Amino acid sequence: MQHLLDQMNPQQREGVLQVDGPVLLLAGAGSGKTRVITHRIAYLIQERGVAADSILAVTFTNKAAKEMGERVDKLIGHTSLAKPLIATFHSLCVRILRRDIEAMRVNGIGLTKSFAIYDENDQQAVVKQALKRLGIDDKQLKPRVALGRISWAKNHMIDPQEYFLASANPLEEKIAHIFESYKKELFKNNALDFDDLLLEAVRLLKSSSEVRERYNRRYQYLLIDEYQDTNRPQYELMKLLAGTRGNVCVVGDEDQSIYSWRGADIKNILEFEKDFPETKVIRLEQNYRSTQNILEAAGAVVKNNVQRKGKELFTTREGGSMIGYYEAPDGENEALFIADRIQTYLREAGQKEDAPRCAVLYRTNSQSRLVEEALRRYQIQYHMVGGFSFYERAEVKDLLSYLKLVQNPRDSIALGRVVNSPARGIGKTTMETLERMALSTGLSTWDAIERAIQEQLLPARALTALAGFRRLILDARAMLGSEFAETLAADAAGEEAVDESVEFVGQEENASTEDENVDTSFDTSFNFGFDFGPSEEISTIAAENSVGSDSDVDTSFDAAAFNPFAASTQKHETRVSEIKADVVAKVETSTRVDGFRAPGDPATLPELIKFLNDRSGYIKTLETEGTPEAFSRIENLKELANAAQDAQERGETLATFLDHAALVSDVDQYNADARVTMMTLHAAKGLEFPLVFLCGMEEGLFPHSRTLQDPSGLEEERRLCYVGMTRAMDTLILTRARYRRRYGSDMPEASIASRFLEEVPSRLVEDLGSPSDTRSAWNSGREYGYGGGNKKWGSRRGNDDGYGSEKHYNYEDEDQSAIGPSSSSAAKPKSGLQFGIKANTGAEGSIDNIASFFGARGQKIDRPKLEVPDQKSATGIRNGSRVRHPKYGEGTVFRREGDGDDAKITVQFAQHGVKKLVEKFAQLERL
Ligand SMILES: Nc1ncnc2c1ncn2[C@@H]1O[C@H](COP(=O)(O)OP(=O)(O)OP(=O)(O)O)[C@@H](O)[C@H]1O
Repeated sequence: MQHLLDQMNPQQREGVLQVDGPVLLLAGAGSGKTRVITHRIAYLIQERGVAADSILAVTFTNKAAKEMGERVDKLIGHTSLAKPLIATFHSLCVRILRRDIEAMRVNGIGLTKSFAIYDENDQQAVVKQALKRLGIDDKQLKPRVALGRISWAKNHMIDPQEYFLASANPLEEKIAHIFESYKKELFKNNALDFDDLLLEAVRLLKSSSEVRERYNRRYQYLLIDEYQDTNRPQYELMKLLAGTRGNVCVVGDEDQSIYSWRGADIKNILEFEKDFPETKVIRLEQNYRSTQNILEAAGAVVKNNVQRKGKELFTTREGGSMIGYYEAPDGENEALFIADRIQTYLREAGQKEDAPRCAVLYRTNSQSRLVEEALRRYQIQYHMVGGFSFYERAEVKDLLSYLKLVQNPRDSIALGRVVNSPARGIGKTTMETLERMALSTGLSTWDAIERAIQEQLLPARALTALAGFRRLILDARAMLGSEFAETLAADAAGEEAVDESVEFVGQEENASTEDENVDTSFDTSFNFGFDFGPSEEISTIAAENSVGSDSDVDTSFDAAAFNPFAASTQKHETRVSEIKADVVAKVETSTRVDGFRAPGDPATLPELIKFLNDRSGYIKTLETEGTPEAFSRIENLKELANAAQDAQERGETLATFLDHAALVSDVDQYNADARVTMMTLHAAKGLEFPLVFLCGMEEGLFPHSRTLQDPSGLEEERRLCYVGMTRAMDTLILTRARYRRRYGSDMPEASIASRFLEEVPSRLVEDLGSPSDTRSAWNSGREYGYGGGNKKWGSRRGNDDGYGSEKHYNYEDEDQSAIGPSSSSAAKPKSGLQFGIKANTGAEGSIDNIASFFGARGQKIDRPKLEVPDQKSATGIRNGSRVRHPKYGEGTVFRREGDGDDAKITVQFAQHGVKKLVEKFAQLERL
C-alpha cells in the first residue's frame, strides 16, 4: 500500500483513502487530481478488495478516460482481468442505451437499440427540414441559432411544450415549433442527438426501477471528474447512479468551469454539499505544475470573480521567469512573433536535449490561421487540435452515412445524404415527393421508398434508381446477418431479409425495368465472393465464393435468380426453398480456411466498407473525376477502411464503430508527443506544457464579444483565461495585436487590450520587445488598471493612431468561415514588409528578418496596410469572387494561390464548407 501513497501530500492522501460516503475534492489547477483519482481506484481494488468492475469513473474526454485507464492498469500491475469502467458521460450513456433503451418501449413504440447518433451536421439537416415545413425562411432564423436554442433547452431539461409556454416573443414561439418538429423527426428516424444521449439515459433510469437497480448494484463506487462542468442531465445521471449508497466522489475546480454554453451549471459544484449533507470536503491547494510567478498571475486574474469558493494555490517552485508580453502591430506580426519565439525555444531545448513541448492557445478556432501560416513560414511542424477533423470530411461523412443506413434504415438524414451521392439519378423532385409522403403518412423515408416502389407511385426511371439504391443497402445489411447464407438465398429469390433488430417491413421491389434507358448495372469491380449484381457477373462471383474451399462447388448458378430485376416464372415459395437449399449446401460444403471468412459468415467491417465504396460507385466516380482533390478523397475513404480494420481487431461491431466515430471530439485529437500544439483554450483543459502562448488578448476577442454585457459570461471568460494561464509550467507569454482584421472589413480595426491583461500585476510582467509606443507604456512601471483613463496597455484608445474611433470586434462564432474574403494568404507578402522587415531574400521568415523587424521598433510606424496583391486568374476569378462548382454549388473564393496549372483555389461553399481545389480541374463558373 505504501507505494500508492508515496509521493503524495497529506490532502492527496486523504483523497485516496476517504472512499466511503460522498467526497468533494476541490482540486486547484495542477494540484494532482488525476493522480488522486487513479490512486483512489487502485486503492479500492488493491487494498479494499473492491471488484474492479464495480467502479465507475466518468471523465470529460475519451482521451482522459483512456489515459486514466492505462495509469490505473500500471498501478495495479495488470493483475485484474476485470476492469473499472472509465468513460465519458456520453459514451457511458451510449453504453447504457444500447443495452437497455428498449425497456422504454411501450406497445412496440419507441427507439430500438440500433438507434443512430446525430452529429451537428445531421442536426442541422433536420432543423432545415423543420424550417421548410413550417415555412420559415432560414435567412431570418438561422438553423444554427435554432439548434443552439434547442440544445440549450435540452441541457436545461425543458421540452418543446414548456419552451412554448415560456416563450415571450414570436421568435421563441417559432423555435418551440421547430423544437417539436425536430424531436418528432429524430424519433421517426430512430435517432438521438448528443444531448438526447444524456436525457434518454436519465429518462430510462428514472422510468425503470429494474434497470436503475441493476446499475446501482453493478457500480458501487462512483467517481466524477471535472464536476464543475456538469450540466443538469449529467447531474441527474450522477444522482441516479449514486443510488442510496452515495459512494460518490466528485472532483473539480470551480475556477475551471468553462462550459456554461453547453449548459454546465457551476452550482452543481458550489452546492454539492447541500445535495449530500455528509460530504467530506478535501482541498488540494499545492500546485506542482507552474512556477510561482505564473500561479500568482493566474490567481490575480481569477480573484476578480465573485462566483467561487476561493482557494489559495501555492507552489514550491519559487520565482520563475516573468510573464512575457508582446503587443504586435497586427495579427500577422503577432503570429510571426510567436513562430519566432517557438523556433528559438525549440533550438535551445534541442541543445539541452530536452523534449520540448509548447502550445499556442486561442479563444476561437478562426484565430489559428495566421499562426499556422507563420509556423509554416518558419518550417516548424505543428499539431492542430480541432478544426477540420478526419470524421468531418465530406467523403468520410458520406461513407459513414451509408454505414448508418445499413445499421438503421430509418435514419432519413443519412439516407438524404447518400441517396444520390454519387449521382444515381435520384433527383430533388423525387426526394421531395418521398419526403411529403413520409410526412403525411408518418412513414420513414426508407419506408416511403418501399411503398413508392410497391405501388409504383413515381416515374419508372426514378423507381428503378431507388430500387437500385435500396438493393445496395439491403445487400450490405445482408452481409452483416449471422445467417448470411439463408438471407442471401431468400433475398435473391425475392424474399425480404427481415432483421429483427430493426422494424422495417421490406418487400422485394417490383420496379419495372421498362425504361430501357435506365442503367441498372452495378459496379462489381470489387467482389466479396457474392453479389446481387447483373446476371453476367454471377458465375465469376460464385466461383470466387469458394475462396480457399472446395473446388467442386457448383458455379453454375441460375444467374437470373440473382438478378433482382429479372422476372421469376416460378412459384415464389418453391423458388425460395430451392435457392435456399442450394446456397446453404454450397456454404456447407465449403471448408473454413484460417485467415479467410467462410462464405456465409457475417462480413467484417472493412469488407463492408469496401463493398459500399465499390458497389455504391463512390470510388469509381472519384476516379473518373481524376483531380488531386478526388484522389485525396479516395485516400480518405481507404483510411476509413483502415480505421475499420483497427476497430475489427478490437472486436468492435458496426454499432460500436459508428458510436466511436460519433463520439470523437476535438480534444481527442491531442497528441502528447507533438512539440508544438495549437488549440483553443477550451481544448487545453487538463493539459500542461513547459511553454504556453496565449494570443489575441483583446477585448471582443478575449473576452469574447458575446460576453461583454453579461457579468456571468465575463466570469466564465475569466475562468477560461485562468485555465489557459495555468497550463504553463515554466514560461507563459501573452500577446495581442493592436490592429486586427475582422470579418468582411477591408481595413484592420483598432483593438483594446483585454481586461485580463490589466488584472495581471505589472511587477510580474516583462515586455518582450513590443514595437512602437507600447514599450513606453510598459516602461513607465505603473500598475495598469482597466478604464479610468489609464493608458498603460498600449493603444487601448483605438483612435490615438488616427485609425478612427474605438471599436470592439464582433466575432460572431467559432466558424472558420469567419475569415474575410480579403484575408491574406501564404502567397502574399507579409505585412511585416511595411514594418521594416527586409524582403525575404533567404529562407522565408528567417530569424534575421524577424530580428531586423524587432530592431526597427521605435521607428515611426505607418498605418498597417494589409491589402492582398489580388491574384486573378484568366477566368477573372479572384479573392472574394462568387463562383459555382458543378458538385458543391455556390461559394465564395477565399484564397487563390499559385499561377497557371498550379493555381489552387480555396472556396467557402455554402453547403459543403471550405474546399481547396486545383483551378485547372475545378470547373468553376464565375457568377
Ligand atoms: N504529490 C506530487 N508530487 C509531485 N508531483 C505531483 C504530485 N501530484 C501531482 N504532481 C504533478 O503535478 C502535475 C499536475 O498534476 P495533474 O495533471 O494531476 O493535475 P490536475 O489537478 O489534474 O490539473 P488541472 O486541473 O490543472 O488540469 C503533474 O505533472 C503531476 O505529475
